[in-house]
Amino acid sequence: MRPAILADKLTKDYAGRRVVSRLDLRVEKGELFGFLGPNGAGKTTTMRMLTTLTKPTSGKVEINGFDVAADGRNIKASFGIVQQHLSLNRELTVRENLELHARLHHIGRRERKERIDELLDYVEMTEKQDQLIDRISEGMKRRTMIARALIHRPKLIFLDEPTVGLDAQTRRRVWDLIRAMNSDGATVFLTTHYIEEAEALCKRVGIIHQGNMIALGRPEDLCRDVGSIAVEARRKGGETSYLYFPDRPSAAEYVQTQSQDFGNIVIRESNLEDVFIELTGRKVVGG
Ligand SMILES: Nc1ncnc2c1ncn2[C@@H]1O[C@H](COP(=O)(O)OP(=O)(O)OP(=O)(O)O)[C@@H](O)[C@H]1O
Repeated sequence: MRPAILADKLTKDYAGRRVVSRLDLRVEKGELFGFLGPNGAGKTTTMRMLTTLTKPTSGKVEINGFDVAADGRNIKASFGIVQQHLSLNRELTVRENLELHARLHHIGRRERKERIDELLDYVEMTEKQDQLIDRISEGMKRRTMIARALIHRPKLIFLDEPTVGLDAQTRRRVWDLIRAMNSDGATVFLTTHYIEEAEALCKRVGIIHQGNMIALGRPEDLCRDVGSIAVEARRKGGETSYLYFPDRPSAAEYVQTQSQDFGNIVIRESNLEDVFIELTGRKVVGG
């Protein structure tokens, strides 16, 4: 079976500066894939190249086996995209926004009504359908954008930072929606700089740092490669060091041999933040 997304040495330079570097990626149909990295790492640029919005400097992208450079127009109809910035018409209502988008996709009147009703229900926006975009919350705007991206029943959905700026409860609601889209058969590619979002949602992740893919795989495998158990030690001076061990006994043994320099030591399971720290020497957020 052809993969949903295939990127081969995908590269982008802006004014001579390389922002995405020879990125290889393969996402199979049905996956919920997370592209994780700090602000400015190159996530949006990569997603824009995958979705025909930005032309690569070099390298190649295939969507469902079709070359994006050669067949961009047809490919566009095969996926849905939710970009990071608000791209709804603020002077229209929720329903009118969906209506407008359905017309752009040449969906006939009767089917349009049915599809919009169905989608409003899916993203739990039926009650708010007649509200102007300016009058609804950020979470509702995000759900409306997701509904709009689904209007032509794409089997591949791109989401750029789908929960950025949302509170924890609203974020979980959007997560539920993303999981539902995936279990209803869509391949999902999302970018995020939230570790917990990638861990909560994605079966497989790519980690991008300064334009380079520094890790790719299942979160549990990436954590195991770094060391499944993390020892987080805060020195009395305030500096925190991270050490990784294959199991708890070896972590505990290490801790016992340490002097009193540490004010606070935590032994815990490692996570994707640790993978990032170990590979880059920095934290994803605020690093
Ligand atoms: N059109 C552009 N012209 C010049 N530089 C750009 C352009 N778009 C992005 N960049 C630069 O490319 C780098 C990667 O940006 P990109 O938006 O892809 O990162 P990101 O990982 O998506 O971060 P964020 O989460 O902040 O959007 C940044 O240094 C950014 O300033």
